[in-house]
Amino acid sequence: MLLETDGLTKRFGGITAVDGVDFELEAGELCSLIGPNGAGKTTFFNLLTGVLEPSAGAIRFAPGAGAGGSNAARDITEAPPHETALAGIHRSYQITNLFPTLTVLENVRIAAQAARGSDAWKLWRNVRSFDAHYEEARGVLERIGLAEKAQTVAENLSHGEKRSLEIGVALAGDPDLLLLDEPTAGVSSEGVDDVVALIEDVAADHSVMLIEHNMEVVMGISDRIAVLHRGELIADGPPESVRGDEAVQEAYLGGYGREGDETGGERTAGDNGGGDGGNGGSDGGNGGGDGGNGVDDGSAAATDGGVAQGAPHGGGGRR
Ligand SMILES: Nc1ncnc2c1ncn2[C@@H]1O[C@H](COP(=O)(O)OP(=O)(O)OP(=O)(O)O)[C@@H](O)[C@H]1O
Repeated sequence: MLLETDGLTKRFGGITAVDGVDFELEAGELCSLIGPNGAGKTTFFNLLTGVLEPSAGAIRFAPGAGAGGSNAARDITEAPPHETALAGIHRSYQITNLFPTLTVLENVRIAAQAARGSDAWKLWRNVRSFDAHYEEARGVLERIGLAEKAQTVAENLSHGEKRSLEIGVALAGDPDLLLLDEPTAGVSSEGVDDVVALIEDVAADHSVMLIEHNMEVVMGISDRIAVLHRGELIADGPPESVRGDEAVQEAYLGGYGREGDETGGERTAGDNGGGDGGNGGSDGGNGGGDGGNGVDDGSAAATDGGVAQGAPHGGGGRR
């Protein structure tokens, strides 16, 4: 078992955003987390990465265990973001987290440096480790298909390229688990194919959890799908069984994938699980038909978000 949550709960005042979730992820799996707006998906990621402290429950992580491996699980319930990142859980954000005025290469180089821990920040760091970070960053750029754009300033990338770069930033430091929060949001339909191909490539040698509203993407690439509704895990299984699950159909899919249904990638919104106001990290307000598109371009938010955090994995303060 790579990751395990036990009764994981997060309350915000009267709202229980994540409600007693028992969840397990095997090493090597690609598991999508789906559910209506406000279901608790981003909050779940925020708990796993230490951005939020749970109100109750526990999180255990066993990097390096491999399928059926025996590495002792570490309790990361109380771990802050920099510790979960060092433990091997990296994430990409719904709202972009790039340094917009730095080059593509620098964005990944800084992430590589941050991912190697505090030693890397020492002023007297030696030139060899500095070179190693560049070397790692170039390798990541090859992998995400942006090697040719290494010297391009990040804000000049296309939206789809930015989303790929965000995955590259999360890849730096070679995490065991990648959490991708709506990586296709706002990407044009041609661009979605590239992002999906990249996710599939990355999932070949990483464990991945994916928050995604585009059901065609979800059904096509997931080994497993977990469904949250009003903070509760209402289904968890392979795509075919989740697609046919009555409760999931009612809460979220609204007919998607049923025989004769021709809605393609468009999902029906389902209900709104208790509203999504006041959610610092979410783009909120996408209660309409296609939650995956047309909401955040994110580039405007990038400037301060990225720089203020000091490093892409820094994660800012806890709430
Ligand atoms: N920092 C916060 N303070 C107060 N309430 C919050 C906070 N973050 C999230 N919530 C609430 O918790 C619930 C779950 O929100 P969350 O963003 O996790 O949902 P989601 O499933 O990711 O939604 P979406 O698909 O719209 O991104 C919502 O009711 C939201 O308003």
